[in-house]
Amino acid sequence: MGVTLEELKKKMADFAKERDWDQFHSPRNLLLALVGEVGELSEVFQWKGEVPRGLPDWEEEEKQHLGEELSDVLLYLIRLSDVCGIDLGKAVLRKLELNALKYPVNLCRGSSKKLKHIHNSTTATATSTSCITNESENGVANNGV
Ligand SMILES: Nc1ccn([C@H]2C[C@H](O)[C@@H](COP(=O)(O)OP(=O)(O)OP(=O)(O)O)O2)c(=O)n1
Repeated sequence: MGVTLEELKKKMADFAKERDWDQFHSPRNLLLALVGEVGELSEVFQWKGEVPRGLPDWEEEEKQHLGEELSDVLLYLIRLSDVCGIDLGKAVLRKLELNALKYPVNLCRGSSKKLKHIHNSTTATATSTSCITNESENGVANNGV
């Protein structure tokens, strides 16, 4: 992709500073702006039904529009993380590790079930798996139903 989160963070910070917009880039405002852009992103797909991966039937103009909406979401997300003092690069790598622990390949391969459903479909032999450990850590009821 040729650009880092750090570079985008700096570009957004400069963009806001040059316009004296830091005053508007509060966490809450940025969150609302982010959600608004997610809405605009959804509109791109609205009423189209399911579309094949790669969007083979879409006009170039439509794809460019999609790229713009995806970018708005990413830019506000990066800016929100920045003003909240969250190191997004570090956080996202940690989250990927947590996801891998929560959904071990041997239990989850080929299944799109959520964690609790994976648990439900495993027998007592699974009680020592990572899935169960994480479930308890996440505070999800582990009552075996
Ligand atoms: N106060 C603002 C306003 C805009 N932007 C930046 C981040 C987004 O990438 C983009 C959003 O601009 P618009 O609010 O004009 O939204 P759109 O580009 O989606 O245009 P429109 O809503 O008219 O379709 O500009 C920003 O950082 N801070």
